[in-house]
Amino acid sequence: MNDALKRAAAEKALDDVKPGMKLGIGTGSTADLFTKALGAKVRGGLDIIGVPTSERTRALAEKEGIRLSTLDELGELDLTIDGADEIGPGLDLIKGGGGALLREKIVASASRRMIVIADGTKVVPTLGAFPLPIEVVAFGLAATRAAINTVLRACGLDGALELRGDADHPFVTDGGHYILDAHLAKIPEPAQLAPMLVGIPGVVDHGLFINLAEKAYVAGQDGVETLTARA
Ligand SMILES: O=C[C@H](O)[C@H](O)[C@H](O)COP(=O)(O)O
Repeated sequence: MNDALKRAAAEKALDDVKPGMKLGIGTGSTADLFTKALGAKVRGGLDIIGVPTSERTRALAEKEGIRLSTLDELGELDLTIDGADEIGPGLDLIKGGGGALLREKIVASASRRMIVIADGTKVVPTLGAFPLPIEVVAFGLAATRAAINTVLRACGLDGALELRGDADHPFVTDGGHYILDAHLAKIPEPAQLAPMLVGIPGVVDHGLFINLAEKAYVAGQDGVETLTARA
């Protein structure tokens, strides 16, 4: 539906990719368009080395002929380019709609810079209309769910915690975990909630990306706008 806009944002981000870079490559439909555009550049002679944020992105990048490595081999990356489910004030993000939030956050955190690519529908005044993905270990799921509900209430939040997939066949992440999608409607203080969630035994990570993105390329009908974290 928004493919032309997603593509415009993805292609704009190519300007930030310089020869020799160690590059984190995101996951999702927008990141896929970036990966394909990057593949064309690589086949044209651009020399970069990438770290994929999911097995899905790994498969696509390999197909595109992009040279890949791992964080363990490369250490700090120069730049990560990734999509988002919501972009809020200060470029706080919700990510993980495709289930890749854990590797995405590890890769973005290990990068000097993160740039988000998105169409304009992703920009929101307050995060939370998109259900917040919370990655949890399978063991003790009921106890973890109860502890998450306690934290949500302590933050003045409420809403259903829905196991992604179904009870018989839950969605399983690349790390072998489950995802609980928290339907909160609004998260007015994401920086307050984020550390409380990761403090819960059984929670592996969550889709709130706080203070990670440096800028966002957001495509609308009038072109691609650049948002910065301090705007
Ligand atoms: O787990 C998936 C990622 O966080 C994606 O970057 C996010 O869901 C945005 O995906 P899309 O570009 O398909 O909207």
